[in-house]
Amino acid sequence: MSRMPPRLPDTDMIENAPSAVASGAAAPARGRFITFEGIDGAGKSSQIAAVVALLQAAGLDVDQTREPGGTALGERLRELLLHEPMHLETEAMLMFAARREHLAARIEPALEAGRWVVCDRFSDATFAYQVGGRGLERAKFDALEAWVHPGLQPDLTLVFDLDPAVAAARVASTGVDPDRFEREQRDFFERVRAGYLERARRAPLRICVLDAARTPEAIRADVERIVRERFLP
Ligand SMILES: Nc1ncnc2c1ncn2[C@@H]1O[C@H](COP(=O)(O)OP(=O)(O)OP(=O)(O)O)[C@@H](O)[C@H]1O
Ligand SMILES: Cc1cn([C@H]2C[C@H](O)[C@@H](COP(=O)(O)O)O2)c(=O)[nH]c1=O
Repeated sequence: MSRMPPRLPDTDMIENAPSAVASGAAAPARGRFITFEGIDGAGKSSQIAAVVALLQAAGLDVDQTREPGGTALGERLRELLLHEPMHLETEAMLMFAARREHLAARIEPALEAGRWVVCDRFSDATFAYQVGGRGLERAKFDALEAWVHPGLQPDLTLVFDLDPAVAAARVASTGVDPDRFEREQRDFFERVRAGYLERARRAPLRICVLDAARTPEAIRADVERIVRERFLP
């Protein structure tokens, strides 16, 4: 009889580690970590700049970054991941390798220094694309996530939810050569979308799902309302 792998707590139950208390001078309050997610072409990149501008206007120090990428090594891994055919598990491990570097070199130091980090994709993308889209075993994803960032999840994740047919038309309209992921078929993106929605059901406090079929202006108003309500007095 096979045994069920131990289940990790839903990510809403994970509290981010508090910043170390320095002796003497008070340490800066830890920054917040906000991530944007969705299938290719859902429109998240178009909204990130608005959130960064909103936070900066509130006087916050913001670091905008992306995954895979965000460091010199991570950007080199990104090139491989987006263009080089590879085994599914290689792909998943390279995503987490780039993430490990990103966390160590950029995300953690920024948060510790009180900066806010706004990131285009994080581990929810690995769950959606590699587990949902490609069929990576969940236990392997859970193990990688627990290894690479135990106790750390974004403070807020915005998932841009869109019909893959509409998203594909948006990607095509950019005229940019599609990468290895963008060349996938509709059924792949249906599974990725379902992966995001499943992840959102498991962490309803952290993850907000937005209807990305609306106008950019309507989406932007929603995004700004959520960020204000959550973080800005
Ligand atoms: N709400 C929207 N309605 C119509 N078109 C949109 C909308 N949002 C973005 N677009 C357009 O769709 C295309 C893809 O948008 P964007 O690059 O923001 O998507 P993305 O989710 O970041 O995609 P990727 O993950 O592939 O980078 C762009 O040409 C953009 O102008
Ligand atoms: C982090 C991450 C990303 N992906 C995929 C998703 C996208 O197709 C590309 C990144 O391109 P973008 O236009 O910058 O969004 O990589 C993935 O499959 N798994 C991941 O963990």
